[in-house]
Amino acid sequence: MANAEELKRAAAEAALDFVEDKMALGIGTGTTAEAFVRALAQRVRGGLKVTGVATSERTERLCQELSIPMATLETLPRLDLTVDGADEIDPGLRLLKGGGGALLREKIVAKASKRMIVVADAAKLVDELGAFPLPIEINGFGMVATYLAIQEATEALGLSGDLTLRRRGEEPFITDSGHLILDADFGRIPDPQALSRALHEVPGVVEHGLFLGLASDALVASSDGVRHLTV
Ligand SMILES: O=C(CO)[C@H](O)[C@H](O)COP(=O)(O)O
Repeated sequence: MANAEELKRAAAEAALDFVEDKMALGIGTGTTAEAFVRALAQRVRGGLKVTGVATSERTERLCQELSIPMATLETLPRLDLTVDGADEIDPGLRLLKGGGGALLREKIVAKASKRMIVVADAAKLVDELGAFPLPIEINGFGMVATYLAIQEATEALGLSGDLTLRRRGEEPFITDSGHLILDADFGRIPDPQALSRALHEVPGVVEHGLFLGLASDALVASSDGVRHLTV
């Protein structure tokens, strides 16, 4: 029986089959995305030519340490492919992301890509999104008012649950773009599209971790091998 690390590595390595020479690549955040970075670095050392755009400072640092040529979305605004992890994947390849706090940049990079492939172990597959707390990135200004507005908007959809300010130790967690994160413990989310719209209507909400209609493929590893799911 393979352990979680081995499964993440298997999924990440399978994504290399989709990487072609001279591609502009979005590179995700998290432990599975990092397994992809390490596998990619090996190919780059072997002569593969790609340019990466990182979805977080953490991924940027790792890519630079491993000598993967990097650019920014400002200089490379259209990408061929993004490879990223997820916290939950539903049967329609709708994702819940942001466990690592990189959801805003991850979503911008995914949207800038012709194709987004999710890499994950099979524990991330769910029938319905929401068991994992949904990260909501908010501006620090008026955060209590934003908190209350989110509560009101989501209660109107029949969703209730704690909204918890994410912390790193004693301090609030600050994203790479300088915002805060509320983790929303809604439980099952029957209509992710309606929730997405409602959250975007709240001033102060910068982004949320529902990735709808962005992923076209998922490479999901279990002890039976890596399955390729598509929409
Ligand atoms: O969305 C993310 C970071 O913001 C990650 O992709 C997600 O949390 C999965 O991480 P891991 O591969 O470590 O399980």
